[in-house]
Amino acid sequence: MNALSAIRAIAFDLDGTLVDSVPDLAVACDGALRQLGHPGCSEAQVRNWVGNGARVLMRRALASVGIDADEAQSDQALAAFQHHYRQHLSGGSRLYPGVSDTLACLARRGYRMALITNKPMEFVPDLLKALEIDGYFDLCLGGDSLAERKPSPLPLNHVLGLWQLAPEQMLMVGDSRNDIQAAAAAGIASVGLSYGYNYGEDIRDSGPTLALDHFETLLAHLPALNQEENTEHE
Ligand SMILES: O=C(O)COP(=O)(O)O
Ligand SMILES: [Mg+2]
Repeated sequence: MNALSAIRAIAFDLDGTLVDSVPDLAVACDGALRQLGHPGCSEAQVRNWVGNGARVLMRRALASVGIDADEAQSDQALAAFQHHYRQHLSGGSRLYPGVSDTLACLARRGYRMALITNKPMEFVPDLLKALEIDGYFDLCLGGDSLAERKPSPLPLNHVLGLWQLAPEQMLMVGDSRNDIQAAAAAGIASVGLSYGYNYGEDIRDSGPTLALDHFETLLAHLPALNQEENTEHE
């Protein structure tokens, strides 16, 4: 039997799963470091620092210039990052191949969809709008929306409770060990995508229910839930 046959709802990660956002994150991180009087950073470095939200991103950036940031330094670096990211939110960010069509198809097939990202929530609506995928998600949670973020299961449990779903009815789709660990802790299945940002590690090492190399391959594992879509292509 298909391991995902009971799935009715899907929670998607954002950075590294739906969108290659590192070009803009890197501009903002580089700008923040320089504003604070440090040498800048490269896109390749930022690719390995993404995953635990903007504050941790800037802590890793400061560590790269030899600073073990205290709370005040982290606050200052976060504010500088936010300032720069507001101005470079989407210009260099691109959806990965097949994302838009696949989301549209999953919506037609009757899946309920949520977005669960560690990105600060203030940036999420505008980025989704710029990428023209803002219409697909019934619920969006950012890294600062609840008391805990991924790898905590709290955001997933929040959606399960809100939508009155059993764990086997929900799927987490992400690119990072934080997504896979959050899913495992919530007792739900996960798909790990291999092309995103995972600290330079293979997503298969985190033990997702399923590992995929291309976003659109999801469609082969998630059949239509509704009669119309089942008969549409007969
Ligand atoms: O902003 C981050 O650090 C990661 O964001 P994500 O959870 O959408 O991958
Ligand atoms: Mg991600």
